[in-house]
Amino acid sequence: MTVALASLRERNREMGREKYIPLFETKEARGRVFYRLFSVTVFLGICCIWAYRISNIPRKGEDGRWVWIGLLGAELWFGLYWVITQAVRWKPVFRCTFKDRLSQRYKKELPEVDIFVCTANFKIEPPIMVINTVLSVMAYDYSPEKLSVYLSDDGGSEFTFYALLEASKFAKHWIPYCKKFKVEPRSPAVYFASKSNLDNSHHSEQWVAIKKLYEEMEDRIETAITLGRIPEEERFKHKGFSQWDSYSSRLDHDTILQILIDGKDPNAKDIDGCALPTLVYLAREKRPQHPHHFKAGAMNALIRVSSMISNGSIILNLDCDMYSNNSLSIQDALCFFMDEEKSHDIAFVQYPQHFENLTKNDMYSNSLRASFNVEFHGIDSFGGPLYIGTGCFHRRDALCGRKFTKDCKLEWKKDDDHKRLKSILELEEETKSLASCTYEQNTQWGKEMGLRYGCAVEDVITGLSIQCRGWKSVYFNPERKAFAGLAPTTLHQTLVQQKRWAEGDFQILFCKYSPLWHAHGKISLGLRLGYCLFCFWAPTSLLVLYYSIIPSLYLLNGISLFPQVSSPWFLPFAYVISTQYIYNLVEFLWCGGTILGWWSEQRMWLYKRTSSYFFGFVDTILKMLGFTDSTFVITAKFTDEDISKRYEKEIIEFGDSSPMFTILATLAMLNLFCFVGVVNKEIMSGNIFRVYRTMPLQTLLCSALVLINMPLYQGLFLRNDGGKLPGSLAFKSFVVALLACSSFTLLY
Ligand SMILES: O=c1ccn([C@@H]2O[C@H](COP(=O)(O)OP(=O)(O)O[C@H]3O[C@H](CO)[C@@H](O)[C@H](O)[C@H]3O)[C@@H](O)[C@H]2O)c(=O)[nH]1
Ligand SMILES: [Mn+2]
Repeated sequence: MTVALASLRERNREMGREKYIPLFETKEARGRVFYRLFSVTVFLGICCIWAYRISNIPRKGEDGRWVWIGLLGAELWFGLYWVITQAVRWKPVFRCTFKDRLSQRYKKELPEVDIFVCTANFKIEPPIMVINTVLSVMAYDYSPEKLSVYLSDDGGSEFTFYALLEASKFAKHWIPYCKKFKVEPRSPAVYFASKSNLDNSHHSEQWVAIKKLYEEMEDRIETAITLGRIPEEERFKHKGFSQWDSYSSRLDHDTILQILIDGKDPNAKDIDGCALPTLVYLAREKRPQHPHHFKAGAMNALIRVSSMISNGSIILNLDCDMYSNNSLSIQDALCFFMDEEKSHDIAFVQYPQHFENLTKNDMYSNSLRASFNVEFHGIDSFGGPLYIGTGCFHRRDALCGRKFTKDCKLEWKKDDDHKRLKSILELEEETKSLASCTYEQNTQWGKEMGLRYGCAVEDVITGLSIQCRGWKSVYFNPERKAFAGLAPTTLHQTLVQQKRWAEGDFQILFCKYSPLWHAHGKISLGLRLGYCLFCFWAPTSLLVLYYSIIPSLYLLNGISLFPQVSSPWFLPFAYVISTQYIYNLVEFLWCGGTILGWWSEQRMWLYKRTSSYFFGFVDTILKMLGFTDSTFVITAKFTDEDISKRYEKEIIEFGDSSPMFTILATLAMLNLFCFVGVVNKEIMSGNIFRVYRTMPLQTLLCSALVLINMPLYQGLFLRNDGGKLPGSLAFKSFVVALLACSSFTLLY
């Protein structure tokens, strides 16, 4: 009897041990039924609009046949694109993690994590910002023995190296300080800037001391940059600088590799005697005759170099402006990689991008609110979000091209002996060759291994190819933001960044994994639509241009292209337009935006499509025909004082003349002329409200375009600060728009 009982107890205990407790959970949003019903009614409305267009096409030989067909094309496209926006709103999912279970289950047996930070130009990306990012991740609440931080410097700048060298010394004070006082966030600049930290005064003495150390370091770095040279004694003290002896330019130099802190060295200790994370500086070899493939090339060099030094099985990729805002994010990410039942097919965990330099109404609409709070959650339910280049944890094997199979459990060395067999010098020398220009010749790097080359959004295309190899990804959007970075602060910068994205996403349509064709059968239909949401940006521009020119010109000439108020066809237009704008506004406010912010977003919606996406489209075509080459215009991470003052005040910064502004200004002028022309005509005829009845939608469209362009007219004619549009551009756009309007009126 007792024997039986004991064995029963034994069995229960065993079962208890075997009982699976998940490390993360995925929840579906509730109440979607109502949304779906609503969405069906809108779809019926869209079908009616299509029916109206098709059934009213002017016959052959009749006036306006082609214009009508153009509108039909635009409305078909907008309608189909709308279907895509619904797909990514159909079934949003939300993730949560159980970090305590992770630490209980694995205790000290967690995998090694390699963190890659990329920088490319010390003038555009100040070294002090770069090392703040580096310090914030070195101070992660994670065993330092298992943490390695790599900085890739595509600028190959001595100043960035010098800053990193300084950071490696400051880290010895900073990391123990962070751990002792549970500092958040762990970017020193951000931490010191938030004064509230002084409140609990029991450590105010240490606060003052560490702040002083930081400021002194900052001072040394800034002085070196202003003077344009590194202090002689520093140069003399550290052998790393000698690697610049053979350096001729940013685009022509040997590999520069320096292990600044070797975590495996028993002497590498912080001031409390605890181990430090490994810290490595890398400027891969550059030669003018070898393409360097921008960030993708840098990442691939880092993947190889790190495989010799630490070979962590998890890789975190960060842009140099994205500091860690939560010291426990690694544990969160690991919950997705280490769950016994659900993790084996997860290749990467993407966090949203969060920007800390946005103004209240986010006038350039940089926060990408809808994408990160709505669309990415929806895409996550179809197999996982896109990889967006920063704030993303990868499994090394998946990133290196491994195909998914059933036995792809994450593997890592559990008992690291913390010893190196080679001397650090030998290791550095051997590793250097992995970052040479010729290493990748005749290999699969950039094709099937690592990040993909030849696309302006190396990140998105790489994520897609990983998913096409059978892997899934996870979108994790926790309450406390894991990373915070910098968004562009002028209109031009935003438009240029958007152009790069539109161009890159459009290129993906023609690649080996095109979500339109080749991805069929490899990833779900929903995910393919999710990619199309972004890949269709560029071609959409043509139809938006059409829609913002043609109806206004026809309005000026008194030709109606839409149903009158009295027609029953007016209803579907009214229903679709009003519900979509109301829904859009509600969603925007729900995501934490303001009403003015929404209005700015409408403006940016138009500006991106009529300039960035259009140029992205044209450039992609030119590239495919072989006329131009790829470039990567880096987004500036700081601005001069005047500009940032206007930015704070939310005054749109135009500044330079640029072909993008020429288009925007010409469109704005054209609509203004049409609007003024019509109002003038109606006043003359003595019945100003007639046009609202006969051509309600064209009038609405034209006046909305004028209204949304108000800041642009100010920039053209009323402002005289440095952020206005140049006079020559005002003249050009005025003349072109006037010519367009008058020749259209005369010729028609
Ligand atoms: O030749 C280059 C060019 C850029 N970078 C780095 O790439 C990152 C992103 O550049 P940035 O100018 O800040 O571009 P963003 O538009 O802000 O970046 C978004 O879009 C890019 C793709 O277009 C992705 O690579 C980024 O990860 C993603 O955050 C920065 O850390 C750069 O230092 C390099 O390392 N080498
Ligand atoms: Mn950036």
